[in-house]
Amino acid sequence: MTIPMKQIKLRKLKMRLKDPFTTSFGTMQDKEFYITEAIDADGNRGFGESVAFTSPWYSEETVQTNLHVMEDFLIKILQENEINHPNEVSELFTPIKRNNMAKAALEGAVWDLYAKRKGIPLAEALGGEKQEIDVGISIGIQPTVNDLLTTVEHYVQAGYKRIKIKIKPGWDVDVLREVRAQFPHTPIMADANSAYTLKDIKHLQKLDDLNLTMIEQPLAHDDIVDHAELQAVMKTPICLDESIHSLEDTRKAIQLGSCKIINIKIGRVGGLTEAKRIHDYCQEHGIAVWCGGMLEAGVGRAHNIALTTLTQFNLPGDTAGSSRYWEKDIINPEVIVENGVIKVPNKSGIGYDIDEDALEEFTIEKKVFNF
Ligand SMILES: O=C(O)CCC(=O)C1=CC=C[C@@H](O)[C@@H]1C(=O)O
Ligand SMILES: [Mg+2]
Repeated sequence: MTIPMKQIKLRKLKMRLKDPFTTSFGTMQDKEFYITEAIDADGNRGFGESVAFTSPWYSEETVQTNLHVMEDFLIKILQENEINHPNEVSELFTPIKRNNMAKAALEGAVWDLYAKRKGIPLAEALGGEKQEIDVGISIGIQPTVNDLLTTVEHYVQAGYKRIKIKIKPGWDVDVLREVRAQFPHTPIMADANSAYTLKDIKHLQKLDDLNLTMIEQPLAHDDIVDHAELQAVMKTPICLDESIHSLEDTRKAIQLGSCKIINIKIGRVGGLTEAKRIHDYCQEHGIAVWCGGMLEAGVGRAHNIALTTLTQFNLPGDTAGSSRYWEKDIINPEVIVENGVIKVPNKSGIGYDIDEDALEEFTIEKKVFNF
């Protein structure tokens, strides 16, 4: 049955992270992003969240390009086409190249609206089965090794199922060796955000002694060839993040042997439909997957939780509790992590209510598009 869409609302929000987050590219603390809302003729409201940052350091998209692509291209496509199922949205968006985060922000709102119209949780609409999901935490580069050890201790005590540590040249093997010495049994992984090249092979091989669960995106953001060369000489599994934008990228990376694990981020791959396709393909090919994070507010967090209920998400993701990021989140209740586990909500759609006051408080711009 056609989804009778009546309106799309875009709200630009500005929220301040409790603590600055530092990667091999730099530091961020203020986060701007769009909350998208798809409203049907009966007044049902589906929500999505854009995950691009204000500068294009993680990928080429930004908050500003997300707005441009949504309002000048993608919303027009939604206005001009009937949609029966959210699976159709990514197909309709294919004439627009890349801009996956803009696409995912709108597609996510349509998925939530679809699930709410059916009265089922988004997780169920996606085919997810898990009632609980295991989560880890991603720790940014810290001022000193002692700060890092204290931070790791805090999250290990809080029960997170694995600790991801951001690395860069000069903050890598020695630092991780100290963390491993202090936490001999904790699942630990490293994320380089593409800070190395094949010239660093010998140095990266030293990580093999540290029993890391994986190393994420050691080489260039657009590479799968050099990663295959590196994986061939490293015991530690390589996980690809930045290099994977689609099922096609996934197929090629697996065929080349570029990685043993894939970090699926809904925004990076253009939405839930493509994320599920990648999940299914990895399941058929015995490749482990987990759900990455983009420092999302509650709506994006809820989408990540729903996706992670699919069974091949067999490694803890980066979806930590709301309080790790925000003084106040925009959903009710906030996402709570207990002993490294999130209980999947069983209400319809994304499963969390929007905190309308918080949404209003953080909104700095609104745009409405009628159908
Ligand atoms: O807690 C989260 O949402 C994950 C944080 C995180 O590790 C990342 C967020 C955004 C960009 C990157 O630096 C990074 C990642 O590469 O996975
Ligand atoms: Mg990463």
